[in-house]
Amino acid sequence: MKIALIGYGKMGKTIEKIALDRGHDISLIVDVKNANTITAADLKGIDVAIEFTNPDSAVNNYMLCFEAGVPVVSGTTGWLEQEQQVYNTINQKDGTFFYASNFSLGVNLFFELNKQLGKMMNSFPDYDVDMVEVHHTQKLDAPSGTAITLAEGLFDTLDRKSSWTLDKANDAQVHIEAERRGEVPGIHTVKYESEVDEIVITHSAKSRQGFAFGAVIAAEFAYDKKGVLSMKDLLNL
Ligand SMILES: NC(=O)C1=CN([C@@H]2O[C@H](COP(=O)(O)OP(=O)(O)OC[C@H]3O[C@@H](n4cnc5c(N)ncnc54)[C@H](O)[C@@H]3O)[C@@H](O)[C@H]2O)C=CC1
Ligand SMILES: O=C(O)C1=N[C@H](C(=O)O)C[C@H](O)C1
Repeated sequence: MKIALIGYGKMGKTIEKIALDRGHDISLIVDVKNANTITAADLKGIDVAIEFTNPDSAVNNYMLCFEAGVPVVSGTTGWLEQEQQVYNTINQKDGTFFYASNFSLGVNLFFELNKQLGKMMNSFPDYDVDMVEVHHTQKLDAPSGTAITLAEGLFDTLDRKSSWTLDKANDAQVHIEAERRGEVPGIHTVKYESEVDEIVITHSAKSRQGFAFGAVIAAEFAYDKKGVLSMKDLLNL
């Protein structure tokens, strides 16, 4: 496949290596220095764009790809308040958009485990739940996109929770603590606590390899499809 990398930072560079190893061409690299000069015409002949930038740039990048008719795979977090605008444009332009707050296979298994545990906990009201996410100090958004997806998994399964907060939680809220430390690629913990014990589940990324590998296989999956796609489609979860 001919791939455009939009965002050539920590993720873009890790994705480049994996994509080249899997026999793909990196035909275009867009980063902050050339972003303003790129038009839909520059995306001609590209099979798929992989977008990992930042919350302020992501939506404009998606729009450019939809305009050019190029499928987009994106993992950028922190832009979801604009999601309706993005989904409207996908419909209008018959676009392709594969989004995941976390492309790692392990985290997507963890999402399912979290939902199963949430469902079980409906019968055990003595347990309250909270979350901790830990990331490197360059991360711009808090809480992480992954923590928000985990919280949403609980709203779907655990009847007594319906929103999240970074502040002090009321009974219907899940408290998320967002810690920024060193070079941590990403740790997510869901903790249930009663008067007598704790049940803790944690996913800890050892590097960015898992995120990047997932994004490349998502691109291989998405490039010849239409509409909104997710890890559930890719992994048959
Ligand atoms: N879904 C997932 O599995 C993962 C998501 N992420 C998310 O991906 C995003 C990027 O993460 P990193 O690569 O660690 O960040 P980074 O800061 O290392 O890289 C972002 C790159 O985007 C560039 N950029 C900024 N504005 C741009 C624009 N308008 N057009 C093109 N490039 C532009 C920056 O110059 C930088 O090189 C973040 O939102 C992060 O939360 C990160 C890891 C995994
Ligand atoms: O910014 C990061 O690094 C990461 N961001 C994603 C998130 O916000 O959940 C995924 C991963 O945890 C790494």
